[in-house]
Amino acid sequence: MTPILHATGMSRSFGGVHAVRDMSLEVAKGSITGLIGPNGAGKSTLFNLLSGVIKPDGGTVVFNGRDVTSLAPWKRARLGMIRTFQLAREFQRMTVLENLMLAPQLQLGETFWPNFLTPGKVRQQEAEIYEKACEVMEIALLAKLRDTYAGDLSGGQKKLLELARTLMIDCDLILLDEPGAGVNPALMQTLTDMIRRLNRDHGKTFLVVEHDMDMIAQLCDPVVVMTQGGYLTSGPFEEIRQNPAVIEAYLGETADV
Ligand SMILES: Nc1ncnc2c1ncn2[C@@H]1O[C@H](COP(=O)(O)OP(=O)(O)OP(=O)(O)O)[C@@H](O)[C@H]1O
Repeated sequence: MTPILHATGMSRSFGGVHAVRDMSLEVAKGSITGLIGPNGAGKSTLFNLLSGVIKPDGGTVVFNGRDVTSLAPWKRARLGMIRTFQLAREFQRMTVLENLMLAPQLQLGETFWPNFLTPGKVRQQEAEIYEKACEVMEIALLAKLRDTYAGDLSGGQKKLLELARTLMIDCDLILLDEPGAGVNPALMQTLTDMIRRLNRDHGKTFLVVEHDMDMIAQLCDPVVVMTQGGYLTSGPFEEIRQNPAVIEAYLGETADV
């Protein structure tokens, strides 16, 4: 399959620590690719490099055939590559609907509202965004919570909202950073089903960093394993969980592969 995302030779150090070294990764179009590894393996750093939040010391990131290595996160978002962000404090005081309506502006940068737009055009665009937000709330099972403050949502509902925000812009690839963290078992299934539905019915490709192995097992194929800042192996979950090198990498970890 054609890779939608192709990162090669990614490296990044902090002081003397090689958080990521010479790491390469391919995400096939249409896949839900998992990224796992023991604590400190470099997953978050790689995620930040892929989304453009931090700059690499070396390596390239190619998205949909285009070199995006030097592009800011919002420029990558414009091209269709988006990552979820934890809701910042100021957004906790906004309702679900308001959070969704603001998402395109925030993720696409200020130029989203061209200065030359007439008030009529702005109103029309707002109406379109409102309609889209209603549609997204239905997909994300958030319609009943539209007027609830984000700060009053449960951990799992916040994760649904974070994911829903990415749907407010046209995107092909969604980078999910620990979608299962702090989510109760009941909502975990809802979240897992939603990711699967977005993949199957809406054509979204996912790269998922997750510690919950049940979620990885249910959703991801292939699964890429990192250790000590680099690539260890990849393949179907059933295969990698029996790989002695993977088991050894996790030894001493509480995570049970
Ligand atoms: N901003 C930073 N400054 C200094 N060291 C850092 C920084 N970010 C990450 N590191 C170090 O880089 C290494 C990789 O960390 P990273 O958070 O990327 O791993 P991880 O696989 O995401 O871990 P976890 O599963 O625990 O979240 C660790 O040794 C970490 O201490």
